[in-house]
Parts: sequence; C-alpha cells; structure tokens
Amino acid sequence: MRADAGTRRSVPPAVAFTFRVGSREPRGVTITAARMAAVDRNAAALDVSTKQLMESSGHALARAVRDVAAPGDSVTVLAGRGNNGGDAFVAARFLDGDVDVSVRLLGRPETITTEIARENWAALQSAEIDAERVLDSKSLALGDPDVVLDGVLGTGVTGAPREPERSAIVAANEADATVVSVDVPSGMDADTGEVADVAVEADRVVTFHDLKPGLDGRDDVTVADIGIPEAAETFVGPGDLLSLERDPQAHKGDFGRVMVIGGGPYTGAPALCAQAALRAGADLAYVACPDAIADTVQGYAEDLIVESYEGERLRPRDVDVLLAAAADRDVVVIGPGLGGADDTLDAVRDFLAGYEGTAVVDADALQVVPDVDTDATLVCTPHQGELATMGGPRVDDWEERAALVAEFAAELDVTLLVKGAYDVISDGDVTRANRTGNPGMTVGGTGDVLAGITGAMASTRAPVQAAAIAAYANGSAGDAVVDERGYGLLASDLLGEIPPALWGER
Ligand SMILES: NC(=O)C1=CN([C@@H]2O[C@H](COP(=O)(O)OP(=O)(O)OC[C@H]3O[C@@H](n4cnc5c(N)ncnc54)[C@H](O)[C@@H]3O)[C@@H](O)[C@H]2O)[C@H](O)CC1
Ligand SMILES: [K+]
Repeated sequence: MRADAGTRRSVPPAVAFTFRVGSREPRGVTITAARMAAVDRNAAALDVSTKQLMESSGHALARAVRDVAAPGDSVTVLAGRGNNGGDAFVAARFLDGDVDVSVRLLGRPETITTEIARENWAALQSAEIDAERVLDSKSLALGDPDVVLDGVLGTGVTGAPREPERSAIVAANEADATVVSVDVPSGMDADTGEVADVAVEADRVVTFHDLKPGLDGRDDVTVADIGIPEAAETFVGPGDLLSLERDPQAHKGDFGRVMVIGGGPYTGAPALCAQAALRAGADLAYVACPDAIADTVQGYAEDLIVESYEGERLRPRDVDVLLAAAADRDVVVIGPGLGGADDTLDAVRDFLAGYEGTAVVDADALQVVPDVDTDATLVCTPHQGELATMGGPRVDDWEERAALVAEFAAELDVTLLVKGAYDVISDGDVTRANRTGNPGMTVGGTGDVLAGITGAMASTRAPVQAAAIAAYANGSAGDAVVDERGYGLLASDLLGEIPPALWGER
C-alpha cells in the first residue's frame, strides 16, 4: 500500500491580490508575470481581447511620451518581437504626426511572435509610418533622439538579454535621451524583479494593470489601467488553468497522492471523491474506510487503493493508523460519507489535532473545524448551510457574502470554498468567486467530487488557488453534462468531464 517515495513539490505562493468590488483604480500591488498572463486570458474569455488591451497600453504609452516630449521632438521606438514591442507599435501610431517618430524592429517582421503584434506592425506599414527592421548591432546607431521608447523586452523575457536585444539596450542607455520603458525596463525579470547584467536604465516606466516585481517603491513608475475588467480577477476563469501545464520531465508522484478518509454510513461518497482526485490529475488516490464497506468501495472503481480499518464507522482508536498512513501522502480529504456520529467526529478532531499536512475538510467533518486545535493547513468546502453550522455568515447577496466569508476565513485561519450559485473562495487574503455550475448540480455527490478535485489541486498549489480551480472545473464539468443531456445528472457523470474541464480549454 505504500507509495514510492517521491520528491515533494514546492507549492507556489498565493498571488497577492485582494477582492474589490467596483474599484477601477490601479492598486499599487505587485502581480507576477504568470498571474498577469492568467488575468489576460480571463479577460479574453470575458470578451476583452488582448488586442484591445494592447491598444490601451499603446495609448497610455503615447500619453507618457507626450509628457516628456515637445511637439516635433524625435522619438525612437525600439521594439522587440513580442507583445512588448506590439505595445510600442501602437504607441508609435498614436504619436505619429505630433512628434517625429521612427520605429526600429529588432528582427525580421516574419519572426514577430504574436499575431496581434504582427497586425500592429502591418498597421505602421499601411500608414507609412517610419518603421524599419534592424538586424545587427551596427544599424542600431540611434542618432540623437530626444526620447527612446523601450519596447524591447517585457514580461515574456527569459534569462539575460541576447542579441540583438542586448545591443539595443546598450544603445538606449548610451543615447542622450529620455528613456520611457514599456511595462518593465528591458533586462529586468518581471517575475523576480532581478536586473540582468545589461538592462535599460529608464527615466520613466509605464507598467500595465499592476506593478510588476522590482517596480514597487520607484517614483518613476506609472501604473496604467488598460481596461482589464475587474471580473477577470474576481471570477475564476480559463486563465487560472494555465498553471496546470505539465512539465514533460514530470515524474510519477509529482502530481500528488491523495488520501480520502471517508465512508461508513455511506459508500459512494468516498469512492466518488477519490475518483475525482484521479480525474483531476492526482497520481494515486487512497480510500481509508471501515472494513465493512471496503469491498463495496473497491467495487466502484479498481483504480482506487482501498485501505480499511475494523468496524462500520470511523472511531478514535483508528486515528493512529490513519496518521501514519497520511504521513506518506500529500493531501488528505476528510469527511465524505463519514457520517456525524459523536465518536466519528471525535476521531476527526483527533486526526486533525495530530496532522500537520494539508487537509480538505468536507461534509460532517466540517463541524469540528471551528474549535479544532491543529497545525494542519485546512481547506474547508461547506455549502451555505454547513457554513452557518460552523458559525459563519449566511447572506443572500454573493458580494456581501464574499466579504464576510473572507473575514470568517481569516478568523478560522483556513481556506474556505463556500458552495453556492456563485461559489466564494477565500483564505482571508485572496478572495475569488466562481460562476460555473448549474441547478442540475444540486444532486447528491457533486460535493464529494468537488472535494476530490480540491484534494488533487491542493497537492500541487497554494490552497486558495487549488480551491478556486476546483470550483471552476467542477462547475464546468456539470455544465458540460447538462449542455449535452439536460438535467437529471448523476454525480458520477461529472467524473469523465473533469479532464476536459481542466485541460480542454487551452
Ligand atoms: N495584460 C497585459 O499585461 C498585456 C501586456 N502586453 C504586453 O505584452 C508584454 C509581454 O509580451 P510577450 O509577447 O509575452 O513577451 P515580450 O514581448 O516581453 O518578449 C517576448 C519576445 O522576446 C524574446 N525573448 C525572450 N527572452 C529573451 C532574451 N533573454 N533575449 C532576447 N530575446 C528574448 C522572445 O523570444 C519573444 O520574441 C508585456 O510586457 C506587455 O508589454 C500586451 O500589450 C497585452 C496586454
Ligand atoms: K520594456
């Protein structure tokens, strides 16, 4: 029953952003390049295309250049082949006519990496704006421009600048000009804020949507609102799934061993939960259950590893064995089908008191959470009735609920995934909402599936991200079933739809 010893995954830190309703102000918080890409993708799913965002970015840049340039001044635009360069092309289009603008593309136009940047390059050609490619460092002699717009490298940079970008950065620094950088000074790593041996020394940086690492505390940085809707951050969306890409070098065990402690009065719940964990990409799923139901649980799916203890339900005397087994697993899901007998709840309390890993807590087990003494990281998945039983808020309006759930999560020091028409996910710091799912999912067992997906996700990422993705995927799976066949779904129908919900939208 023991799984192979594997390397523990490092869990990425929670991304810092807070829940705001209605605010459109740039917030002065820092966003990583990976989170920015996720938000960008979420915006596209909300019908705000990246090309629209690029237009806003270019407009903001042009305004910044006009602030430092007098009419008729010469402005040289240095553009790399990614979207950072694309932003600079748009800026050049806005600036043309007011200033003397000339664009230098670092490479052949055919090698521009994105369609939207290529389209904006073509727009410069069509408008006969002075725009030419430069292929070597010699042709990078910039002359004597008043302003250099640095669109060489942005958040898509990997490693230190290579040629010809490297020479372009040197040329920008050598020019006796005011240098305005697009999004980040080229040569700065937008994920860490680290500066390469060669990097643009900007006089001014116009960064988009939120500060990037390395830019906080600088007084030469402007944050431009580029029209990303608030909903792209608030609501879980397809961008959140981008982090599910797998490294081709991945090993068995890298995606988690999930242990479901469940069953007793019910048999289907732990089986559904563990199967959902597998469908959500966990490498191994174990069910720890009473021996009276072990054969029944195994009968649901041969992929499950069923480990049993004596009797018909969980009791305190079973806890030591479970703790020993849990030490070898990445995540425990505790609750599905356990029932609410007093001695079962005592056992849950004892288990959590002795456990130090990550536990997803669902169903009857939720009752013990408010007064349990534990060092474990808890992700609790109550519906609104269960939340009220835990002492949490009960309000109809989801936005009000979100704010109160965040407070309650902070008070309990847990991550909450509160199920509803709009699920609310919060660890007290980061709060998200999910609107996938449908009324067909009120059928029994869908919560067990959700808990299993959450368990799988929590073995590879921060709890709040895990819960957000799980809520989204569970709801999307339910939507797929209902779209195809109408209401009357079974929770087991969701299982086969979990993989396309997680990996199909790419
Ligand atoms: N939502 C938004 O924030 C928006 C941001 N926009 C801008 O897009 C860039 C990021 O664009 P991306 O295409 O992902 O990457 P870059 O332009 O930064 O660079 C990719 C480009 O550079 C090459 N490259 C990578 N590393 C190196 C290196 N070390 N040396 C040389 N060349 C390198 C790579 O091969 C590509 O060709 C973001 O910063 C914003 O400016 C959009 O406007 C949309 C909205
Ligand atoms: K740049």
